[in-house]
Amino acid sequence: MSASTRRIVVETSGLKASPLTPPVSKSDAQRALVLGHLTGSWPLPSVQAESDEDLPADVRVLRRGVEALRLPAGPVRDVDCADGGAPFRILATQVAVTPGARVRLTGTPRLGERPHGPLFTSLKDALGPAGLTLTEGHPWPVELAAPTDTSSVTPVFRVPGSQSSQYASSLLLGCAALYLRERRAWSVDIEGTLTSAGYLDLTLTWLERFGFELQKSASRYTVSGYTPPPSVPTLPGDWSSLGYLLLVAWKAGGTVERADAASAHPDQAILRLIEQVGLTTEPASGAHVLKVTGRPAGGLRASGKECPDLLPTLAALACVLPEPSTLTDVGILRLKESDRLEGIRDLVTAYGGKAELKDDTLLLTPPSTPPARFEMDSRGDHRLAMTAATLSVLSGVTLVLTGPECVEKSFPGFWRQLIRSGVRISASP
Ligand SMILES: O=C(O)C1=C[C@@H](OP(=O)(O)O)[C@@H](O)[C@H](O)C1
Ligand SMILES: C=C(OP(=O)(O)O)C(=O)O
Repeated sequence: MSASTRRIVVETSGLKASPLTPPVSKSDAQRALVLGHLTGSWPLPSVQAESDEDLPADVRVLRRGVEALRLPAGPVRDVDCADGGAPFRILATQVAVTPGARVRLTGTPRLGERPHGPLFTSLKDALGPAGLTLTEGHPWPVELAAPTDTSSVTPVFRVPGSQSSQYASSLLLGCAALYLRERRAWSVDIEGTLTSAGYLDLTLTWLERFGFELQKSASRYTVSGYTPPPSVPTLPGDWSSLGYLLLVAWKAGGTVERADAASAHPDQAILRLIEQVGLTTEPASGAHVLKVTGRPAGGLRASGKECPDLLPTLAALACVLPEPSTLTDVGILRLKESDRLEGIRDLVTAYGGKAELKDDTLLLTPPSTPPARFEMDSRGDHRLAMTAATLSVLSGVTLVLTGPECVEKSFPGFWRQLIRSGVRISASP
C-alpha cells in the first residue's frame, strides 16, 4: 500500500490541446553529475539551469551525495537516498572510490528491501584488500569507509548482470574516478546476461561525452583514457516522462517538447512502440517538438529487458487498444520502487481488463466495456501513479488515486502538466 493516504480524483472529460514539457532526464542527470564532479565541472551548468521545483527528487539526492563527497575529509557524513535506486547504487561506489571518505547512506524501507548485495560484494572484493569497509544495517544505514590508496589492488570489478544494470553502471563510473586518480585502466567484468542493457549503454555514452576512452572485449568494459571534451555536455528531456506525455498529447491533440532524438535513453523506444500500434509521431513546429496522430490498429509487444520503466505506461496504452498486448521479460518489474508487476496487474484489473502472467510474460486484454470509474493505490511508486493517470486520460474514465505525491521522484511537475491539458484534479471526499 502507499505510505500516503492522500486521495485525489482525476477527471479527464475537458481535455484541451497544449504543449507539454517533461523534466530533465534523471538517468542522464545522475551520470552527468558524477562525471561533472570528477572532471571539474561542478556545479554542473545544465542541472543548475533547471528550476528547483522541476528537478526530480532522485537528481537532488545524487547532487547531495556528491556534495558530501566534495567536503574536506572529516566526520562521517549522512546522505539520505530516499527512494532512489540508481542514486543509492551510484553513490555507494563513488564513496568507496573517494580517498578517505566516510559516509552513512540511508533510504526508505522499500529501497532497503531492493537488492544491492552483488554490488557490495563486488566493491568489497576489489577494494577490501586496500582497506574499504562496508557495513550494512537492517537494512539501514549502509556505512562505507573508503581506503586512501587503491593503487596496489587488481583494477577489476566483477559483478553479475541479471538483477540490475545499475551495479555495472555504478562500477563503471567508479572506474572513471579511479582512472583519473591512478592513471591506470580499470575494468568491470559482467557475469551472465545483462538486464536493462540500454542503461549501461547510456552510462558508456556519458563517459564518452565527458572525454573518457572505453574499451570493450567480451563481457569486460574498461576505462582506459581521458581527454577533456571541448565543452561540458548538456542534458536532454526525460524519455520515460515523455512516454506519459506523448499519450496525453495524442488524446488531447497537443504537442510534447524536449523530445530530443539524440538522447541515448532506452525509453526512446516509446516512439517505435507508438508506431507499432498504428499511431504516427511527427515533428511539430519548434526544435524537439512532436505530436502524435492516428487511430490504434492492434496490440503491442514490448520487453522489460529493453525498456523496463516504460512497461507500466505501455500497460495503460494496452487497456485502450483494439487487440491484446504482450509484455515479455517482466520479472525485473518486481524489483522496482514497488512490485510493479503486481501493480500493473492490479491496474489492468481495476480498469476491467485481464492481466495473465505466464512464465515471464504478461498478456494484457482490454475490457470489452470500460468501467464507470476506477481506483488505484500508487503504493508510493511514481510510475504507477503516472500510469494510472495516463489511463484515465486515454480512456476518459475518472480515476480515484491514493498517494499521488510520489511523482516527485522523477517528474515533480507531472500534475501541473496534466492540468495544462485540461485534466481536473481535486481532493477525493
Ligand atoms: O541506470 C539507471 O538509471 C536505471 C536503470 C534501470 O534499472 P535496472 O537496471 O535495475 O533495471 C531503470 O529501471 C531505472 O529506472 C534507471
Ligand atoms: C526503477 C526506477 O528507478 P531507480 O531504480 O533508480 O529507483 C524508476 O525510476 O522507474
